[in-house]
Amino acid sequence: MSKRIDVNNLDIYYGDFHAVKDVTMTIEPRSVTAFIGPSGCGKSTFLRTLNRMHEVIPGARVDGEVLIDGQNLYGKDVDPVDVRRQVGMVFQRPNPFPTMSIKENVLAGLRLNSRRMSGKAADELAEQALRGANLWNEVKDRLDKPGAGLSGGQQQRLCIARAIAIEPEVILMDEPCSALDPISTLAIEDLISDLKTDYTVVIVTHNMQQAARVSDKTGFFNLKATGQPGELVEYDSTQTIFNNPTKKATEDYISGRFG
Ligand SMILES: Nc1ncnc2c1ncn2[C@@H]1O[C@H](COP(=O)(O)OP(=O)(O)OP(=O)(O)O)[C@@H](O)[C@H]1O
Repeated sequence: MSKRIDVNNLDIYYGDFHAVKDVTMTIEPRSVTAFIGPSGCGKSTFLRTLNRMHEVIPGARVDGEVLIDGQNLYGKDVDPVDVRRQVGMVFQRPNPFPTMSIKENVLAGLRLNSRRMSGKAADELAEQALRGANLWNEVKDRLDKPGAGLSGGQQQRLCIARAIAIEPEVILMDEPCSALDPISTLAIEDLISDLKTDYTVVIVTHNMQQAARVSDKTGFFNLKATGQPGELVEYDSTQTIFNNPTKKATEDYISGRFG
């Protein structure tokens, strides 16, 4: 259930604006990879190209390749809906469907993919996904209550359960803790570490301690000046990036000298 991602010479545009320049990197399966860097350097933009969410913005496009276990996501015959089934995404703000129950929320992605299943199979799958998201014990007695009635941290785990339920290969997370309190943040961080047993996890975070705590590899993005494209400056094991980076810009950023 976990796949490798190879990005080759990826350039990303919003219309005429060149947002991210020439990224080449390999993201290992069964690992957590974090992207850090100052605001506007293109971390979220780059993340969204890994499941073709970027192109839903009018005028947005990419040049280059993103291969998942060797298959180019941007190949001619590839259906973006299929890509998004393989590569799930969790957003900054928990976004459960407010009128749906907890269980319906977990199963919502499957229903969108029009998978049919019996009531029993649906119950089992909902339980499995909620267990996978470390939420089962907190909600098992109120599965038919609205998802919007959960705390922010629980809602974020519900969104992770919804992402897991469709059995993706890769889970992308765009600042998944930025709207959460410290206790909920720790719960999500623990969960991220658990998820890598089964999935390839890629996370964008502003919180460098978080990147250091949860990730195996870290990519530092930066931009030379406003209006210039963002670039992947350095990509290495998290330990190396935080303790012994090769590039001065990385060292300046992680030591808080800018950004
Ligand atoms: N929908 C859009 N249309 C046009 N330009 C955009 C769009 N979204 C982002 N950009 C631009 O692309 C560049 C990269 O933005 P992006 O949000 O990817 O950066 P980021 O590193 O994730 O920033 P932050 O840390 O503040 O979230 C910025 O210059 C931004 O203004």
